Amino acid sequence: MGTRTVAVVLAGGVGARLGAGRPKQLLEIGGRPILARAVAAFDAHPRIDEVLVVMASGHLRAAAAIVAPFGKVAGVVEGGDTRTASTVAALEALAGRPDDVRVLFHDAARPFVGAAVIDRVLDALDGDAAVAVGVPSPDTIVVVEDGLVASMPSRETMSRFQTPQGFVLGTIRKAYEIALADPELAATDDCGIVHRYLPDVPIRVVAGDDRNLKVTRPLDLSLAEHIAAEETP
Ligand SMILES: Nc1ccn([C@@H]2O[C@H](COP(=O)(O)OP(=O)(O)OP(=O)(O)O)[C@@H](O)[C@H]2O)c(=O)n1
Ligand SMILES: C[C@](O)(CO)[C@H](O)COP(=O)(O)O
Repeated sequence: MGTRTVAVVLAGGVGARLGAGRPKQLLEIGGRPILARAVAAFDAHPRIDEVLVVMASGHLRAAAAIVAPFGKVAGVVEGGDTRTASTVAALEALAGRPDDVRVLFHDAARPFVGAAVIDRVLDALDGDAAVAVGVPSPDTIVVVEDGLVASMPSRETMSRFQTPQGFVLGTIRKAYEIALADPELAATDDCGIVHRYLPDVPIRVVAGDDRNLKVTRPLDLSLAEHIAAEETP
């Protein structure tokens, strides 16, 4: 048997910015829960062996009911107070696995991840131990400090990160082991942990997809409904 590939779907958040009164991953887009859509993408992918769901505290039964139809889902575990803590919960659930396992961390809040994006991450993992998914920025991006522009990086060098982010398990484990000893630990994604705590590990960036949006604010729900309506039945 070859190296196993596990997809971790991070659904431990509460959706404060959306303000729906319950975690946004439980809301339906095009008649289907956001969580179901994210899990389905990995469950259906022939190169994914297993899916692990990390769910917000108090909503594990709801998540278990939603993912019950998916044969590759190996478990639903409780997340932490931050995305980083939820990744740590997933790593703890994978504690007995060998270092060469490949693990993909995906935001449950991105319901339209496609097979081509997943393939690009997996292909890149053949040569690199850490892989990110990025799309170009249509806007100019600047660094603002104290209300003033501090620097203006060239837009051509800028990338907006999406998920999944892929890793060789031993590498992301090591990065988090170091990170967890840092009292200043704060990160918005998993590649950020590798970049900061294992700076010698190159992080490959592969092309994402504009449809792979993250449902974050109320307008994103309208965009998501529009994307769902365009799907072929
Ligand atoms: N404690 C957390 C926080 C976030 N996430 C997950 O990380 C992804 C990206 O996070 P975000 O869009 O910020 O989701 P929420 O934390 O739910 O949103 P908000 O910050 O508005 O509360 C989501 O799929 C979310 O469920 C998680 O697993 N555990
Ligand atoms: C991981 C991520 O989706 C990459 O863009 C993003 O950093 C998540 O941020 P959030 O604040 O947890 O939504």
